[in-house]
Amino acid sequence: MLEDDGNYIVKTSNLTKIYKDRRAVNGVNLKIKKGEVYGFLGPNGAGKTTTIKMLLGLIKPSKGDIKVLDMSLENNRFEILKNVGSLVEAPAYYSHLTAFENLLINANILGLPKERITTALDMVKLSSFADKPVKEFSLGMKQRLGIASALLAQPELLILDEPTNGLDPAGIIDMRELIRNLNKNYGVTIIISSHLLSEVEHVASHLGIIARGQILFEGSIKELKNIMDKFIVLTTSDATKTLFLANSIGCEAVKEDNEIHISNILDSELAKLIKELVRSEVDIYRVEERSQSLEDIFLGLVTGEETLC
Ligand SMILES: Nc1ncnc2c1ncn2[C@@H]1O[C@H](COP(=O)(O)OP(=O)(O)OP(=O)(O)O)[C@@H](O)[C@H]1O
Repeated sequence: MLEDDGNYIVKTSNLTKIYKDRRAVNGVNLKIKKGEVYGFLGPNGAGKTTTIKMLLGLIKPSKGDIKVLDMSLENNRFEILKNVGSLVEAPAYYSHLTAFENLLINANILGLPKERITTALDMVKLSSFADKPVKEFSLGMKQRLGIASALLAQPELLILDEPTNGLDPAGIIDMRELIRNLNKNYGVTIIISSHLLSEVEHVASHLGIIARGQILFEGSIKELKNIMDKFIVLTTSDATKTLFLANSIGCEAVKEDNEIHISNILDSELAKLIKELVRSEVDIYRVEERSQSLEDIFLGLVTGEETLC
């Protein structure tokens, strides 16, 4: 069956970049739909920046194809790139000039009307700082100004490479809100790379997890949560006895502090264990079902060889 490429704002096939004998990006197939906030997640050196630079036409793939906005990047560079805004590495400014003046330089280069500057500053919530010299800006404000510059051409797709690097917690929260706002209220599709799950899990609708140049998972956060392992946690008055009884009826149980964690337990086995605990006069304080955290899944993926796609 033929796939409907029209659904994807970015689609790569077997995207590969080889530096000498090193495959920095190795057979990557990304599928990113219009309207998504796509968290591109992976540890340092995983291949995020190399992939992003290929999507932006800044470096040439060794192999594979890139389609952006339904067009081949190779043959439609100009047409595509005028619809894509990006922030890769820290943006450079004339620090003695104001935010507005800095954006004016970029708007003039791109042949865009002045009004776009006001709109872009408004979108990143920097309107009240338009006339302040950039040298007085915090790092977070400079990043937002970089995003304003990327938004001048009113792109459909915004690609942000580790935009929270170096930001303090308040700056990270501001960035998260900005991304949500741009996506929800202005309809911009956003790809945001990060090496920290915590930075993207609250803002992304979809995730691509990359390690050692390969995609290990791609899908919605909901799909990732569906593969989480569930387990039962028992808290009782006697953890050692509970562990003994659980093992004696054949459960996969381990002791974690004062809790007993049991994986893959059937309802009938749990009922039997509870009866045994009552018979042995062990008080049961809590029986709860817990899931592996997203962080556990992410770490399991990027440190192991496991792949989910
Ligand atoms: N110009 C280059 N020449 C040789 N190797 C390179 C080059 N650029 C990147 N690499 C290597 O390719 C691999 C992927 O690097 P890349 O910068 O894409 O990773 P990343 O996921 O963005 O990591 P980080 O979060 O540290 O930036 C790394 O091993 C890196 O050393």
